[in-house]
Amino acid sequence: MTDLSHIRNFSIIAHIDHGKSTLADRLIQQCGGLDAREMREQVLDSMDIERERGITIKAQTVRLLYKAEDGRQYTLNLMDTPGHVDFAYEVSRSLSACEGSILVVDASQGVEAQTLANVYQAIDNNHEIIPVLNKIDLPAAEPERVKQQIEDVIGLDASDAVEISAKTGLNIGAVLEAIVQRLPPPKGEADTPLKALLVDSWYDPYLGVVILVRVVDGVLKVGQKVRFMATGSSHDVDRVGVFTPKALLTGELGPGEMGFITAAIKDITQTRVGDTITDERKPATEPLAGFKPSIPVVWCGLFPVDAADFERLRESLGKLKLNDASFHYEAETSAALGFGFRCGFLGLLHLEIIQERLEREFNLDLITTAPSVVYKLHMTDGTVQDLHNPADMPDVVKIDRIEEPWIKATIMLPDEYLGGVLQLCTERRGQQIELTYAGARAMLVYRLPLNEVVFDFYDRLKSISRGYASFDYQMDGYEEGDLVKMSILVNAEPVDALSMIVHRSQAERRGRQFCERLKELIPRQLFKIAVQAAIGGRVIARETISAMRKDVLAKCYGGDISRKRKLLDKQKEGKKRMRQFGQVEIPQSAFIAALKMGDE
Ligand SMILES: Nc1nc2c(ncn2[C@@H]2O[C@H](COP(=O)(O)OP(=O)(O)OP(=O)(O)O)[C@@H](O)[C@H]2O)c(=O)[nH]1
Repeated sequence: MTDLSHIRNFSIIAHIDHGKSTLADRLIQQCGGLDAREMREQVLDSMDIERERGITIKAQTVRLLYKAEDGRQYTLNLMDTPGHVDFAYEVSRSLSACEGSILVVDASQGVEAQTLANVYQAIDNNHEIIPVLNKIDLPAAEPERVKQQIEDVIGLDASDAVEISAKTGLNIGAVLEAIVQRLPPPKGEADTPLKALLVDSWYDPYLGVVILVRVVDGVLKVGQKVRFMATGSSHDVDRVGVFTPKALLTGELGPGEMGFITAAIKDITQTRVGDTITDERKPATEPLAGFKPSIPVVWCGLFPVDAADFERLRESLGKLKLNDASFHYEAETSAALGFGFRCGFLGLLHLEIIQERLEREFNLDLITTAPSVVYKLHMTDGTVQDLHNPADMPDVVKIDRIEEPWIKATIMLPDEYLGGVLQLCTERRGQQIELTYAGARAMLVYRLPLNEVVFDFYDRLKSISRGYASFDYQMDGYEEGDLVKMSILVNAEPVDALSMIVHRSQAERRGRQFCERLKELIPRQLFKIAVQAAIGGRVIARETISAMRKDVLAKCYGGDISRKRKLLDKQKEGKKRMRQFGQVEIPQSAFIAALKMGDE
């Protein structure tokens, strides 16, 4: 057990790509956690996708041993946090297990939207914050300007910010010294009943469920019988250790320490993040303040392209769920797409990552339906229903009013792109709250309906600002909206997978786009096909795919006119039949393309 005064628990917070993982690697390297051979780049990002996309998904923790300038050895527990807004709940859970944060800001870029979002969370958790300016090796680095910006925009004293290059390793020692000198040690009692925070858990095929803990009071030991206070289940602890980043068994964890335990738990649903772990025989009376559960805000349908893959999809979703409690799924059937699942995500990036993992790790070909947010339907009988699948929309006469989720978005961008971005926000029904400047960068705060953002807002923002705008949001309550269900009909048959909830003011534009697009995507057939967008029984847009004229006369040279007429009549008859009974064959590729359709 380490003396509390020699422990520092901290996390690194940053906007995406400002160099958080690179700095973590340097700190691990400097403290000798791994030798050069083991020191792959970005050791903390364990999943392949994370490595490739360069984003950190699962929070991880690493124990470092650091011999400080005062000659004493300190235990530094580093919690890695994901930078993206979709994983904000993971950020907040890791922050609540630490006393301080290192705020990394790219000195060539400055403060960005996620820098702000993360720093506010750290402040909410009463963190001591050490500003660090990274990438000062770049010719474009302007440390003085960025320091000023940190003071102006965040209101944090940046006069003693540490200037580093995580890439070259410059000044990493100064960061370690700042951690020891400026961050407070944890508080806690060894002799009181055990209280440990369940920070994270994941399923390991060999060890079962691995639980990441932060001990607040008492001691957690191998052989102890522990109780999870929220779920009420009891387990025998069989391993206790820390990550260095390699797993190292220590047998016990004292107050202020972070590490992992295993207890032969097979089912991850028993380990609720934010739960308090206590001693079964000598339990604590009060649990620790836990975390808010993460609630999915974006839903979409996932269907296998090949129906035979359905069972495999079910198994794969089950496996993913083992390691990602924030992801939800339930079975769904669609007339157009067959058997599949309705899945809930924390945001669009989360959706994309799960979809990619399914396709890559489990080798599945998938169709994703248009993402939808969760609407609150106030029914005329006084009940309230959550709607996350447009196909389940009840009869409108039974609905009194519909509420949709809004967000408060912060967008930071160079001011030359301001005009285009303002226009985009207005088109998406945004309400401007604030427009301020820090140097040549504008900071925009907007309220926007989430439903206008899930579609392709982020892509549009990036293209309008040539990649220079940064974006972050938080949920900002529900509000009544004039929302309608728009159906897409192909030869008068509604195609369930293509229906969506839209604001009435946007319906016509969206409907027209969809019809035009489908007209291009559905191949011509022997009969005429109508593609319509409709609200209730009213058609708001229509396109016609003309029939392919099979040349029945081709083989009939010369001959008498009556014979030709007979053939043509027969053809007409056949066409009629097709139109009457026949089902339009819409190729799967047309669905996929229509669903991927952006908002041009
Ligand atoms: N020139 C220079 N590049 C750096 C420095 N630190 C990091 N980079 C580069 O910046 C990019 C982003 O670094 P990461 O460490 O992946 O950033 P991150 O903040 O961890 O990103 P996420 O994990 O996605 O949140 C990488 O290409 C790094 O090589 C630095 O000090 N100088």
